[in-house]
Amino acid sequence: TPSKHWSLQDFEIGKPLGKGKFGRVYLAREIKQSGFIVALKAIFKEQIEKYRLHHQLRREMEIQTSLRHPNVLRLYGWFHDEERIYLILEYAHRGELYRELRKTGRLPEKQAATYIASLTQALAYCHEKHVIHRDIKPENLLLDHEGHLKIADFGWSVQSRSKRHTMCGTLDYLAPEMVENKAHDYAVDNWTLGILCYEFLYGVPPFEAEKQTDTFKRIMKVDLSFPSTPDVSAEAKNLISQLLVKESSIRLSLQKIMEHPWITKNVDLAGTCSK
Ligand SMILES: Cc1cc(Nc2nc(/C=C/c3ccccc3)nc3cc(N4CCN(C)CC4)ccc23)n[nH]1
Repeated sequence: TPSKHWSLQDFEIGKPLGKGKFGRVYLAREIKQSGFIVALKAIFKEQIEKYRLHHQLRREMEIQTSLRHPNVLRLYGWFHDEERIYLILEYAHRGELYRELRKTGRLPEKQAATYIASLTQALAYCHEKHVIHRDIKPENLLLDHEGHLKIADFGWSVQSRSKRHTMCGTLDYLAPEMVENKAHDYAVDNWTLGILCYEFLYGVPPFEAEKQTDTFKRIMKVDLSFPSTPDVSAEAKNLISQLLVKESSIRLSLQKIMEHPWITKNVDLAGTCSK
């Protein structure tokens, strides 16, 4: 409830779930009223001050609080004490998608298509709210108790009405216009859907290289090739090829992704929790 003023006393802190750059995320239970399980992200104020990230953190909080979509992790509220700011986040019971990806190596086409459809629907929702995520990568994707995908960590997202210029994230998922530090817009998220689709099916991102400079060159050249194994369907390769296009204006739109044969043929609609 937005009006309520939360404090640490309202929560029983459980196991640490993970350690981010600026603090830790803990399993927690709200003990005063609901017994509700949440994820509590504790961020050190001195880290925010040191890296001058107040505006970015404030933007992440405003954006994520305002977004309501089944595939976007909820931010229920926040509070602070002397040294830390706490974000009260939705708890995704099955953890990080990339751990599932590392465990299985790669995903069956139906599972990959279901995740891409969920991501596309979540991004369409974000884009109509003028939000570009810009940092969609497996580390930022969580799975809820039903295996539904949740986009987390809006740390790098921006409220965009004009073109953006800020550099961010690891290179593997960045569109050419971002790695070239050029003006970029919503279409960067479409590019990233192509990267993720490739990684879900082959187990590695398409432009992976030993050195970052080589990844940079491969992205700029759109040096895309499909290994002969695993044997991936022609439709999947067709969708990826229509997203990993250098000219951002001709990348397949989110609407067209939802209508693509690989999606319509493979998506298990129950898996996309589309209401
Ligand atoms: C914000 C949030 C996290 C979250 N849930 C989970 N986060 C993280 C790892 C989180 C993390 C955080 C910061 C940096 C790195 C990792 N790991 C998790 C691991 C989980 N399990 C339970 C299921 N097991 C199969 C694997 C381990 C469950 C939920 C997890 N819900 N909401």
